[in-house]
Amino acid sequence: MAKELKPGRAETFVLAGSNGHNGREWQTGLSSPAHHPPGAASRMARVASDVRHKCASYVIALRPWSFSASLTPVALGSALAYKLGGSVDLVILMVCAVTVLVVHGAGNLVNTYYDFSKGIDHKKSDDRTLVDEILAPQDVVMFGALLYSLGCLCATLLFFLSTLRLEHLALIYFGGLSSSFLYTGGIGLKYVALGDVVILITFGPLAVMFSHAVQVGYLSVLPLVYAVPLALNTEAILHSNNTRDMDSDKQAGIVTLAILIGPTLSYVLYNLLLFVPYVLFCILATRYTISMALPLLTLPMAFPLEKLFRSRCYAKIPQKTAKLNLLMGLFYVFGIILAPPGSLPSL
Ligand SMILES: CC(C)=CCC/C(C)=C/CC/C(C)=C/CC/C(C)=C/COP(=O)(O)OP(=O)(O)O
Ligand SMILES: Cc1cc(O)c2ccccc2c1O
Repeated sequence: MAKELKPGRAETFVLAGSNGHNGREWQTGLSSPAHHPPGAASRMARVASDVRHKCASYVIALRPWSFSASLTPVALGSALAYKLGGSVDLVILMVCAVTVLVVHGAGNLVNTYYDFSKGIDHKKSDDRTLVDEILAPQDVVMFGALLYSLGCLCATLLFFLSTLRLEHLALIYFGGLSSSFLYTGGIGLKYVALGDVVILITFGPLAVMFSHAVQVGYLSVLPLVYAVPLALNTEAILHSNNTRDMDSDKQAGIVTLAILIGPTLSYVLYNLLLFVPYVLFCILATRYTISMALPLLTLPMAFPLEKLFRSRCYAKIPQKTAKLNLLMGLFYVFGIILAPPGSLPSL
């Protein structure tokens, strides 16, 4: 496997630290018996460091910086269930969070695999898991399959924990699972400018409705409405990502919304995605309850992002927008939890 020939820094460091050698001997396998006594302890240390490095590679491949995008809708759906339904089951909340996280992670791996096999990811890409041979393609496939299986196991567990009807649970769960796969796998919705719609729906209404439904035991349209500000902000992450990758995506022959509308309109769209949620929070705070003003505390983080986008310094914008997304989502959730009883809009 590629990794065994090209160890990362962690392995080199462990070997250098424990044996006083540089990583080259490890890379080429030329170490002499005098320097690496064939004892069980040294073999164990080598295996342990190898396992540690492999685990780190799998974590990196998941791109955990993006996980706020799936955790905040779960928190939002549960907060709505608590506030408007009266209670929240912490075990269901945990299992639901793992389910959504695992399906999101699997979607990221499918994305890594297909972007690499279609030649879209390259040396300068954000996602270099396969380009830099951090993992082999079959590792990514196996890991993705494992995560989808784990997701199905969690969904089965949710069926037993929640009073939600099987057909409703299956509808939302497999809706999420198929979106996560079809984003880049199969027909590859991302490659035909439909990625933005997928992200808006899955990370917004679908995930919020899922976490709300497993708590209260029925489907409701209310979470769909509450999901709007968060979904817009999450789409801002993807849109900044696609604007950054516009030239390389064009070269690879795929079409994204950012390519279709060009840099100037992309800037306008990014601003709408970034600032419309704040307008919605202002309306909620003034018409319903002041606790809905809490997400406005993240406004100072939004202005520098607008400036970066305007100056076309796209490199760090997706990660920075994801940070903003996490904070805005958390403040939104706190705002809902702290709202006086009966003050929130309900149907
Ligand atoms: C409701 C349930 C049960 C689950 C929903 C779980 C979710 C949120 C699934 C969504 C999975 C999904 C669509 C993942 C794709 C993630 C994504 C946007 C990857 C980035 O794609 P690129 O645009 O290629 O970005 P890079 O250039 O960084 O690779
Ligand atoms: C890797 C990755 C990259 C992104 O730009 C995302 C944007 C929105 C939601 C999820 C995303 C993601 O998982």
